[in-house]
Amino acid sequence: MAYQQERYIAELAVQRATLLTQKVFFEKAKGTVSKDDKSPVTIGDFGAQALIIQAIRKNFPNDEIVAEEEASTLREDKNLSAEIWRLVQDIKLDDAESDKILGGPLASEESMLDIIDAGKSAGGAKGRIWALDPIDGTKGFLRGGQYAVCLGLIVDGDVKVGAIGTPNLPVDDAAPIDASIGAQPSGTSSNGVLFSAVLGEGATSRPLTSGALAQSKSISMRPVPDIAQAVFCEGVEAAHSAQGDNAAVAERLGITAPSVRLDSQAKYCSIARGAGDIYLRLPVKKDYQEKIWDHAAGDIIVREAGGQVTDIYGNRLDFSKGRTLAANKGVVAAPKALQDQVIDAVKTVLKL
Ligand SMILES: Nc1ncnc2c1ncn2[C@@H]1O[C@H](COP(=O)(O)O)[C@@H](OP(=O)(O)O)[C@H]1O
Ligand SMILES: [Mg+2]
Ligand SMILES: [Mg+2]
Ligand SMILES: [Mg+2]
Repeated sequence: MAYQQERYIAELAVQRATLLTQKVFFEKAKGTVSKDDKSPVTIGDFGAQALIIQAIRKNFPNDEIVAEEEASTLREDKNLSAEIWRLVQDIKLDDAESDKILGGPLASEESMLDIIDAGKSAGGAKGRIWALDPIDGTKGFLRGGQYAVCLGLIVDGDVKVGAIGTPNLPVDDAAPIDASIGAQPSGTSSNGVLFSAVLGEGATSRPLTSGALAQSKSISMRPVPDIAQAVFCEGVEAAHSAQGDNAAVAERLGITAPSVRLDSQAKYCSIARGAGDIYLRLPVKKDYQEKIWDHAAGDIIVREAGGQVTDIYGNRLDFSKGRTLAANKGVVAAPKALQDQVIDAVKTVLKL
C-alpha cells in the first residue's frame, strides 16, 4: 500500500502537536499577537508548527513544506519565543519510541525558529509538498471551541495523504456536535479524534489519546436518500463564509434542519463521519484566495469517505497553484450523489 509511512508519521506528528495545543489552552498561555492580516495567532500555532515540521524534516528531509506561520514575530519578541521554546521541550507522546521516530528534542531555541521558517515553500505543481495548518480555526481555539491540527501531503499537485487532529470533537460519531462543545483536558473526556486518509485507501478515525493508535476504524459519509433531509455544516465566522448565501442554498434544496456550525476543518471531518452531510464555504470577499493548508487534509478525508469536494463552479480544488487555491473560489463538499444538485443550487443563488 502506498504512502503508509507518510500517513503514520503525519498521524503521530499531528497527535503530538495537539498535545501542545491543549497544554497551551489549559495553561491559559493564550497570548496573542497580531499578524499583518490581524488574525489571532497564538503560542499554540507556533509551537505546533515547530513540532510538526521537525517530524517531517526528520523523516522526509527532501520534502518541501507550505505552512501558515513564520518566525519573524518571534525573532523580535524574545519573551514569546522563550515561552514557546519552554513548551515544545515539554511535549512528549506516552510512547518514547514514537517520540524518537518524530525526532526527539529540538536542539535549541534558534533551531526552533529556523524550523518554523522551513514552512515557507512557495508550493506548486511539482514534487512532494506538505501543507500544514498548525491550528486551523484559531478563533475557535481561543473561544474554547472547535479547532483542528491539519497536515496534508501533495505530490505533483495532487493530495495523497491527510491527517487532522480535532481535540474537541466527540469520539462518538453519532454524538451531537456544535461549536460550543467545550475544551476538556486530554485523557479526561470523551472528546478528541484523529482522522486520516490516503488516496485510494479510504478514510479512518481513532481516538486522539496517546497509545490509541491501534483503534483505527474506517469512516464514510452517510447516505442521504432525500436531499431535503440533509444537514449543512458551516463556519462560525461570518467573515469567512457568506451565511446568508448558505441559507438561500439550503432553502432552494428544501433543507430545514438547522446548520451545524463549527470552526476549522472539523467541518470536513464531521461530514466525512456522517455527522452532517454538506459543507458550504461560499465566498464573502470576491478577491479572497483560499489557502492550501486550510483545505488539503480535509479534501482527501472527505473524498476518501465517499464525498466530492469542489469550488462553487463544481471544479475540483487545485492544489498545484502555489500557497493558495488561486484557481478556485469557495468550497462545496457533499456526498458524491448530491454534489450536482448542490452545485446547481449554489450557481442559482450566486447567479453564476
Ligand atoms: N475572508 C476569508 N474567507 C475565507 N477564509 C478566510 C478568510 N479570512 C481568513 N480565512 C481562513 O479561515 C480559516 C478558518 O476557517 P473557519 O472559519 O472554517 O474556521 C482561517 O484559518 P486559521 O484559523 O488557521 O487562521 C483562515 O485561514
Ligand atoms: Mg491564521
Ligand atoms: Mg486555517
Ligand atoms: Mg491556522
